[in-house]
Formats: sequence, C-alpha cells, structure tokens
Amino acid sequence: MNFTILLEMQKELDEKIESQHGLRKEDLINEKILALLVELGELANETRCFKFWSVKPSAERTVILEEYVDGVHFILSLGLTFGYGNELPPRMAEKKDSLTSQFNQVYSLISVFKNDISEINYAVLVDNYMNLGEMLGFSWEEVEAAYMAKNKVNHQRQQQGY
Ligand SMILES: O=c1ccn([C@H]2C[C@H](O)[C@@H](COP(=O)(O)O)O2)c(=O)[nH]1
Repeated sequence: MNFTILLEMQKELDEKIESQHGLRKEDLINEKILALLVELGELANETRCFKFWSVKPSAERTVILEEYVDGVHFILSLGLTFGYGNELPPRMAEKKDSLTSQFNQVYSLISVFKNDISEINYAVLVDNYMNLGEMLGFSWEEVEAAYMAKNKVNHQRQQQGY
C-alpha cells in the first residue's frame, strides 16, 4: 500500500483550490485540522456507533465510505503541507475494541499532531485512521477508488464555483 498516487492527486486538487481562492497552504493548517475533526464527526454521526439512545441503523455503507475519504483528503493535504506521507512506516497501531473508542483515539491523535507537528505523530495518526477504515469494513482498494471518485467531484465543485 502506498500513498504516491493519492498524494499526487491531492496536490493537484489543493493547488487548484489555493490558486482559485488566492491562498497559501502554509496559512491553512488550522483550517485543515478543524476540517479533519469535523469530517471525523460527520463520519461518526453517519455510523451512529455512539448513539446508545437510538435504535436507528447506520447510514448506508457508501455514505460512510464517502465521509471516510473526505477525512483522507484532509489527512493527505496536511501531509503535503509538511512533506510527510511519502514513506509511511509499517502498520503498528493496535485497534481499539470498539468503533467508539477508535473514533476517540483518532480525535486524540489529531490533537497530538496539532500540538506537535512531527512526522512520527503524522504516521501514528495515519496508522490509526487506517485502522478505523478497516474497522468500518473498508479495504484499501475500496478506499482508493472512493478517494478518486470524490477527488473528481471536488475538482468539479471548484470549476462550478463551489
Ligand atoms: O484544501 C482542500 C479543501 C477541501 N478539500 C476537500 C476534502 C473533502 O473531500 C471536501 C470537503 O468539502 P465539504 O463537502 O465539507 O465542503 O473538500 C481538499 O481536498 N482540500
């Protein structure tokens, strides 16, 4: 598994967004961290994994996958900002024993990364976000394909003045 193609696609999308809106990626760190936290919340909301007070089922798998790859966009985008993500270390993180705990773990790791933007903290975040994807039942091939589809939509949105 490698990120090379996705990083290249993310770079192209980010550059389009930056030039269209007259921004520099170095100035968008806070926004992208918050965007990632928000996407993670949207993802959790669609799974409904923490809603012990409700009997409604989770959203459809495709909806959950789309939310998941929105998060992948911002993770890659943050990696590109700091030159991280080209060489990911081997998968080492252990999965938590419930989806809710895994979500809380990823939230914590986004904060850890925000407070100390190091390559190791980035790699640990990526590792745990990938574990979250596996716990949601997604293969890497599915994630890649869904990422590519959403990346295309994001380009179209920019062209249409989103
Ligand atoms: O610099 C950016 C800004 C946004 N997005 C993408 C990530 C998500 O797929 C989507 C989020 O857009 P909303 O649907 O939340 O507006 O935009 C990027 O890839 N790079």
